[in-house]
Amino acid sequence: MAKTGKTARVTPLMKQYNTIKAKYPDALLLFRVGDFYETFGEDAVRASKILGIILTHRNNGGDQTELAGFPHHSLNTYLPKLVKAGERVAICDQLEDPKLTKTIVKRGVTELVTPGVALNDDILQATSNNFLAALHFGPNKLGIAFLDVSTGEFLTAEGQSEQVDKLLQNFAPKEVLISKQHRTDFSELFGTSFHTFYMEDWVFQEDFARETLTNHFKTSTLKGFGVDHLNQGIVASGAALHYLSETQHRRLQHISSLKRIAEEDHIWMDRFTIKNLELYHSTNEGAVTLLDIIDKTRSAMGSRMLKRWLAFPLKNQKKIQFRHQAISHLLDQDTVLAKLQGWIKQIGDLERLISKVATGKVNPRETVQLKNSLEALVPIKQLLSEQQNEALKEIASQLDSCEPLRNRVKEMIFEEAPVNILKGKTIAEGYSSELDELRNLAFSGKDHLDQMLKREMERTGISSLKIASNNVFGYYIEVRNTHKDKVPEEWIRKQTLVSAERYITEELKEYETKILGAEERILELEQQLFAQLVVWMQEYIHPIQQTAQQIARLDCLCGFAQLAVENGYTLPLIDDSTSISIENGRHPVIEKQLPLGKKYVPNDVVLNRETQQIIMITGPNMSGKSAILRQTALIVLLAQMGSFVPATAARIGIVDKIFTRVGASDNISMGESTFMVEMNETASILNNLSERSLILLDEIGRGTSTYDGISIAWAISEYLHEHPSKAKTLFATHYHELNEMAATFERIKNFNVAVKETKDTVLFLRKLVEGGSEHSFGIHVAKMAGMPNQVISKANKILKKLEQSHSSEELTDKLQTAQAEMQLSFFNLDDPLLEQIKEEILHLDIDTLTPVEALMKLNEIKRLLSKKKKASS
Ligand SMILES: Nc1ncnc2c1ncn2[C@@H]1O[C@H](COP(=O)(O)OP(=O)(O)OP(=O)(O)O)[C@@H](O)[C@H]1O
Repeated sequence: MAKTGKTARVTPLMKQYNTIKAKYPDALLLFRVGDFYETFGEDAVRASKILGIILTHRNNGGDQTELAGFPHHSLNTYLPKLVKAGERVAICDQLEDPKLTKTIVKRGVTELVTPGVALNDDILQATSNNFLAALHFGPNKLGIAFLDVSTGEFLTAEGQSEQVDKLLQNFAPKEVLISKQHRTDFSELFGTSFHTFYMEDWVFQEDFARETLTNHFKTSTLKGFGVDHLNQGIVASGAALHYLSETQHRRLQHISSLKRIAEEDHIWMDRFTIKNLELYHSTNEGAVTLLDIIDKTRSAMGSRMLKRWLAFPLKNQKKIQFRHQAISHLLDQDTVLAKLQGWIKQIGDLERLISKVATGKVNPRETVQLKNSLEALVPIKQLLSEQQNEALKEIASQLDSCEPLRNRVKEMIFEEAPVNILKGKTIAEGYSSELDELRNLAFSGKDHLDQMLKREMERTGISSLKIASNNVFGYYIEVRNTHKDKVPEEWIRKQTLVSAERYITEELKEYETKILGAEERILELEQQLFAQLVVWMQEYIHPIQQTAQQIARLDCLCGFAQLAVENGYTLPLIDDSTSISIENGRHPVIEKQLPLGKKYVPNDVVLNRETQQIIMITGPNMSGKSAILRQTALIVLLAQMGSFVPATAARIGIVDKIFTRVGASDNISMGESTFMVEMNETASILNNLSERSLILLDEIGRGTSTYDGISIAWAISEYLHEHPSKAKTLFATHYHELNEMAATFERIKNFNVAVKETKDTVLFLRKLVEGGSEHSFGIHVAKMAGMPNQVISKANKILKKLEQSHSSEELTDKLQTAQAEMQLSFFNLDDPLLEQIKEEILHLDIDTLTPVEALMKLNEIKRLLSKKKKASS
């Protein structure tokens, strides 16, 4: 805030503000004053900018302070805007009734809303989790925790930065907590795209974390959760939970367990692979992702679960087949599928509704929603239990429609209950006799007054009496002047009009106070009864959470069935072999994007460890090489997620890791040369191979000169071929020189994406056929892209010349000679630079060096030498 001025002149209100603000220096403080939330100083400047509200100035102890505020009832409109803009918002409320205090009203922060800790529907996205992550840098491992306070999910894992990186990608946390001392480590490892918050270092201590967790779960150890051995994960989890209490979230019964993320049960994909395959994000804004295509879920819970299924495809054959069988069954019983989807659509977000019950933030209308959602489960459970399918029966057995809860809500809450309890009409009639009487009094006043009027008319004999009310006198009896003399003595005259007089009576006065009191009492009683209901409902947190999970699962399975029908997907066969065989496979995303009238050309792909381990795919630019690579990975992924696949038939031997690398991928932000990045990425694959890995290499080696590129691509392919894992690989390349490898290496096979060449153009057939290709057609593509003719014909001439002077044999010869020459001249020279190179080589540990690392080293040496050459010439 602006200068606070001399403290002596600061008003008591501002003094209170300053004390509270000092406790939340990094939050934007919304300070409740009367009916307004006010912001001051810097906070006001930011709030007015984000919310578009007026910024004013006020005198604060002699200094000017900025001020901006909004009415308290608009909190739900303004709060999400602040949080979405990345602000941490501290809500400071009046903690006592201003009417009941003579001094300054007590205030305190009741909630700190941050991007990772939000329960407000306007901040949350229905179909995505809102994870808070905490990351702990352990001595030799990282520990990570993910916590969604809106659903109660709490997960942890440990690993090296690669694993954590992948998890951060998958869970996409809205906020990441890190200890202050590791501020820079985090951005160095994981970039700057995450919203981070730095906590005091002491929070990240094992003892403290264990205590925080066991206190919360009310257990003596963490053994029951199967996470006891994850020391680093526990530290991270403790920090996440501690952050919730720091942000004033104390009612957290719905966070009832801490689960380990069992990565070994799922296909391993690293960050590059998730990105390259465009599973749920695309580098091109607005582009369609796999998730967009396959998400046919009808509920927010299902949609959130599908994201999880996509991030963690299964490796367990039985579990996969369980899903496949359920889908097959649903496809056979299409009326069952339609009914289930219809009912699922009617179910609200059970997970988030019950979390609101736990945190005490549920409103009356939401309790009715919860009841109606549970009611929709009844026919689902019935229908599922009648099905001859194990998976569906299992889901049925775990659905609990919580009858007592439904009955109680039905009995207690009006079907049309309001969002805001203060609007009244929440508690149903017949539930509380006291409430009914009060309501009678307050709302059936007309009858009461009519009776009183009748009585008074009979008593006084005045036939034209009238009872009415106004703001000044409240209720009164009006007597026309003609009957003035019949007015009883005890009536008190309040007003004289031209032709009438108005009186009040003792009975009328009493009645009035009773009505006013009744209205107040009704609100009080409604709040009290509702609060009791919410506490009572907390018994149902666990069954509702479990039911929500099962509905999400069912929703995903129904979605997959619909996906299969709509797009002609078929059931893949899953076995424990190490082969993959796909007939007429299609790319699930590209096939939906083709212009009208164009049909996707399906392709067969067979890969195995015995005869066809590496497929070298050559073909011109734009011919469809990348599409074949990616569709193979996507078909495997879909199959192991439990979905049907875009192919006429597919047999998939369980895959445990998928790696994809795209050459020359742009990674300038990391500050490394493109080529280095490409090599680093590739090196990490070569160090992690397994017999069940599927590797896709797209134009690896493109990021450097032709000679380097071919050498590296060759060396990598050779390494993969010779590696004991015999990992299945698809290698798309421009370098038709690589086709020569098939002659020497028995499990490398050449294929090309067929094109039809006419005199001056190329027709893409998009068909993968056996055999290599002669040249790379790049110039044809340039022509198609509209390059001027002049440029094209010049390029053609240069190409011819180059082809004459660089035949493949010549190229190989040259590489060999170059290497031999380098070795010779190398050790004869005695120069500081060469000395440095010599030292480096002597210190290399050949036993641990991978071929790619060796090539990288060679490349580095070559660079140094060429620098040297330039300098001397
Ligand atoms: N099988 C197919 N059927 C129909 N269209 C296809 C098929 N495969 C690819 N395409 C279309 O061709 C375009 C180019 O395909 P792709 O990116 O796979 O080519 P590429 O050979 O990898 O090209 P480059 O070498 O330039 O990366 C795709 O975006 C798609 O529109």
